[in-house]
Amino acid sequence: MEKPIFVGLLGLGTVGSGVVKIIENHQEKLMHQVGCPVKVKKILVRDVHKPRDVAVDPALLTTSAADVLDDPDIDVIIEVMGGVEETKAWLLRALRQGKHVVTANKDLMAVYGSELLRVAAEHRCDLFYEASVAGGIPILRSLVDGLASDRITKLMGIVNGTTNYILTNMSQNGASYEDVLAEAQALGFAEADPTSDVEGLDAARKMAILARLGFSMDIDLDDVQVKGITEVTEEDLNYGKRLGYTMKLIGIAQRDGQKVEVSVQPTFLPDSHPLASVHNEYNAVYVYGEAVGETMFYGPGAGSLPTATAVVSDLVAVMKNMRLGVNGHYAVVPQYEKQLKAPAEIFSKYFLRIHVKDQVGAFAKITTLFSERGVSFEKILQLPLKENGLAEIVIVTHDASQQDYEDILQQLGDLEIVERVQSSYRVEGEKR
Ligand SMILES: NC(=O)C1=CN([C@@H]2O[C@H](COP(=O)(O)OP(=O)(O)OC[C@H]3O[C@@H](n4cnc5c(N)ncnc54)[C@H](OP(=O)(O)O)[C@@H]3O)[C@@H](O)[C@H]2O)C=CC1
Ligand SMILES: N[C@@H](CC=O)C(=O)O
Ligand code: NA
Repeated sequence: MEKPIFVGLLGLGTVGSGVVKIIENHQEKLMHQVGCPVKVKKILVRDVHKPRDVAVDPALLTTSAADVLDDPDIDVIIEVMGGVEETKAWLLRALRQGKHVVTANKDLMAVYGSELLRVAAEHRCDLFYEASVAGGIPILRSLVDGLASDRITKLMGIVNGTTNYILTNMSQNGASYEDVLAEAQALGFAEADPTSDVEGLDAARKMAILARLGFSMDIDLDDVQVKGITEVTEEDLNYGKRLGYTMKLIGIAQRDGQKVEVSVQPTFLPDSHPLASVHNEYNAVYVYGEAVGETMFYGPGAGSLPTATAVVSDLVAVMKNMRLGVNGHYAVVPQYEKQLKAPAEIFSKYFLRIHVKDQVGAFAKITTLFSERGVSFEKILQLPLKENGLAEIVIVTHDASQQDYEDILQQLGDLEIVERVQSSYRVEGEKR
């Protein structure tokens, strides 16, 4: 029997337990693919006495990172613990000792991905991170390998399972935001601190990683405009339904010429759009390439076994490279200088809900603000409100630049007849 490949695990939570199960349950298939057994040698946890979702030999557990990182028998480190600064230091330590790394950590890869990949390449090590974006969907490999010959111009995705689970259940079952968030946490989809899910940061990290690979530019997390779902109300979802829209937290990365925009925000999509029917913790990434045209990748974006599938598939890729002696050649050096669009170069339709004083001429004042900037309306609803003397106006615009739209919003707020701007969302996915 060939010498086994030894794996060290950092973390045995939702994803780590799934990794152990897949390595055990699919051992025969793994052996067939790589020609030797795969063994987990050591597992770092915070508390060795905690009850686990998977049965492991207690002797494998340790609370000392050195037991895993510095074990000379361990060939591959699988990092499924989360965290950024300390985790980065540990992975650098592993890479510098010639250990390959597989990680599910988008927080880390969105910020330090370029540096870690450079160090990995210097030490002829693989560093794979498929699970970090859209869980079980093999989207990173599809961009890097499957679409290698094409020029990607648009990536649009639902890349956070927790928020999709929340929006689906609020919209379809009338559930409360707090209740569904608690469910998503119990099911293991949410991050340790779910603020990063609901405020859009988790999706922004994934979009930065996707845009970097898709456009071959050094896109940083700071380049992503971010808005989460915490202000989305039941009223907004109901208006969306009346207008034939579904609300999703959408990441958009778009290239026009050499310039790009990357954002994450709650967005109305026409009900007929393929992303509108992606529900619960499922994710989907729509990719447009100049030659291939439209493609869409769909699957579970979070959860134990789906995410672990991506992790263990990365492990298989490392092991195949080990057998061929070709590790450390995967880091993609960006081909293009980063050029971000200015707000005047970003175009979209917008949904706007405002409360105005129900007075003669109020509507004319509002339309004037829009027409002065050449922004026209596609849909308008006006309804009296129970609140005395107020009316609710809902507008869907035709295409407007972000700059014009933001100027209009500011001036609307200054109008005496406008009581409040209640909500405002991008509208995407309609034929232009
Ligand atoms: N959950 C999901 O669906 C997905 C998660 N991810 C990413 O995968 C990673 C892991 O997520 P998940 O499994 O949900 O997280 P969990 O919180 O369920 O598990 C984290 C594990 O890491 C251990 N751990 C954390 N910090 C330390 C530390 N400083 N020292 C020692 N052990 C530590 C914990 O030990 P103990 O058990 O003793 O507390 C636990 O076993 C994160 O980066 C996350 O963003 C990516 C895609 C999907
Ligand atoms: N918290 C994340 C987990 C996967 O990355 C999500 O909800 O998508
Ligand atoms: Na993935």
